[in-house]
Amino acid sequence: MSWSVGGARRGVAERSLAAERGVGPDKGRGLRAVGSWGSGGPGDGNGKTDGNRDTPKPHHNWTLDPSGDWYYWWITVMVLPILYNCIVPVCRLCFPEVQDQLPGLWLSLDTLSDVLYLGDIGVRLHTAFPEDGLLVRDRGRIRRRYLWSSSFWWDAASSAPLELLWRRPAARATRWLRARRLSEAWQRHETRAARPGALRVAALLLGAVAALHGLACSYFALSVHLGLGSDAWVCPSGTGVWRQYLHGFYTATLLLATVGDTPAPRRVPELLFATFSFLAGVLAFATITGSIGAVVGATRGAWHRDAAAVRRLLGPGELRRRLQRWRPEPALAVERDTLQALPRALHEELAAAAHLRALSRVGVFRSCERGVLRRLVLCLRAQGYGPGQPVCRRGHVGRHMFFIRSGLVAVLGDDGATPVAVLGRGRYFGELSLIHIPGNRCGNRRTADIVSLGHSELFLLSKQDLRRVLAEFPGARAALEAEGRRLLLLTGRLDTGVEAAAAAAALRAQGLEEALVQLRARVAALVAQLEATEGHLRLRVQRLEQRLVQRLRQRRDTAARGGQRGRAEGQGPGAAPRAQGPAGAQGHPRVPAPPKSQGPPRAQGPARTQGPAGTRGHPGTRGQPKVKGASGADRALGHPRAQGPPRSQGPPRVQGPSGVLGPPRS
Ligand SMILES: Nc1ncnc2c1ncn2[C@@H]1O[C@@H]2COP(=O)(O)O[C@H]2[C@H]1O
Repeated sequence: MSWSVGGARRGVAERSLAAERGVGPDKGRGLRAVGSWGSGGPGDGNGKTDGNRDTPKPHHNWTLDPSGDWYYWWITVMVLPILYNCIVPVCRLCFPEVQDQLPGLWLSLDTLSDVLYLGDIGVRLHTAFPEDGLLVRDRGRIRRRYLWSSSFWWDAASSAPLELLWRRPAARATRWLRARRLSEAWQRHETRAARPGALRVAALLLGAVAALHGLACSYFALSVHLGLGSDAWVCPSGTGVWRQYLHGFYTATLLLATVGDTPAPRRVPELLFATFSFLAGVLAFATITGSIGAVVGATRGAWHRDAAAVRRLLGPGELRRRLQRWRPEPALAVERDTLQALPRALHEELAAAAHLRALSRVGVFRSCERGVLRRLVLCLRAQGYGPGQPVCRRGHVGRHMFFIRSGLVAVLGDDGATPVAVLGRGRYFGELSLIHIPGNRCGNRRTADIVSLGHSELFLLSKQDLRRVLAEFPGARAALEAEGRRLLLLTGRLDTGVEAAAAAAALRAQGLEEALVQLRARVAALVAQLEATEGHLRLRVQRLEQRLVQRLRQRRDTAARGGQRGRAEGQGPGAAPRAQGPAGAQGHPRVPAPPKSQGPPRAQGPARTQGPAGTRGHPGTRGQPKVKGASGADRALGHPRAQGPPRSQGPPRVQGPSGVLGPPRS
């Protein structure tokens, strides 16, 4: 029975939740209690405010559960007056004899249907409605919601007693406005029917018959207007109402079925009527063909909708596993597959259109730019949960974080049964096991059981994606960590000793890191200095070598000139010098010049400056200034380099005088 009379038991459980919520750890998280279902007091609503925390008294709350039996039977009853008003007044209007023959019957049927119409408005004023997956039974809210909805205006218009002003069946045309209720009745029946396919076919046939009935009545009215029996196309006269109706129905069937086997219309109204009927027939056929596809597909759609609930009902076991193997998350899989098949830009657009608004309500992301949210939205996966369905289990390793798109979830206490907090739309949970909060005693394990209260839709963000997002948005990371720490502290799951040690270690590590950075900077500066000094010294050595080469050349030239002069003198007065000729032939008197070339104090200058540095070097290498002094010159003069590479000797010369490299040496 769906009338909620004295729903105290449920109320008590939910009140205790409300009471706990007030002092519970989630007070600051914007929790919403379920509240008391039975109470109709002001401000009680669906539990969005704290209800009365005293022991609830049994009371009566005459509200209907829209998924209950009473409502189901009521809406089934309402089908009759609605169908009556859609079918019979048309007939009475087009066949005046029908109206005139049974006035009493029509008056009572009209009155009865009007009473039911009014009663339906009363029922709607007492029908609870679901919000966030939970039923709202507060009569004030139900009333307000209905009176401010468009449904109320449609219902009021459809009940307007126009017959009081115009005593004709046509005045009842406004009753058709209640036909919207038929679709609701249809849905309820479809959900409960043992053979929904048969029901759909029956409904299709009923719709076709109603359309044919309307067309038959119109055909008869047109025939009356043109003159009964005036030509072959119109309805014959003098055959009695029932026969005339059947003739009209038959003609309407031929026209709507576009069989075309009717007498050819001649007059303009006939032509227009026949054309309209053919067109309507084509449309009706297309609708029927499409509906048959829907009849077949609807079963699968119904399964998709209820898959989660079915799996939960089955509990763990082989049958459930088989079901999962057959199609794990059908509706979502379909959504994912479809989106994956789209181009990326379009995929992004669709995902954003579907989820962006919901995501922007989530606290941590509220301050994020739209572009950021658009990127985030692609990482999210939507998943639906049924009433009582577990979302997280305490002790399990956390792999996802959740954002509530719609509905309510309850965080259960350590006993796994008592709700300690209720989270609603725009809230998040499941982050504690994913982010690293120093001192979290549970590590990467879930800290609480979470169940869905009503039907809820959640966004799932995987651990990897969360990491990526938090790396990009340090602000969101800090907010999450601060909130997580607060929660852990409140629930006694934070080891403050470990946290302090971790903080100290972090501080030390930070100090070391800073020292390392400074050291790196110093080394870099020294390396730069070394390179600069090396460059300068290389330049200096080059210059010295050039000078040496010049001097050697000068000496050579001088020697050459001296030799020429000597030869010139020798050719003159005395031959004595000539006697020395042989020796001179092998080498003029200046031949021993090379030893002299080592002489220039300048050339040896650098070698001498190595004195102090020489303490590091080999005395042999130091003691050969000739070698070093001449090295550049030799190269310049094309002498062999057998005396050793000047480079290898270079550095000691360089370091010696400059002293720039003092620090590395130490
Ligand atoms: N007392 C509480 N109030 C609100 N939320 C909670 C409470 N305890 C745990 N949670 C949330 O429940 C989640 C369970 O999984 P996690 O431990 O990953 O993260 C947890 C929190 O987000």
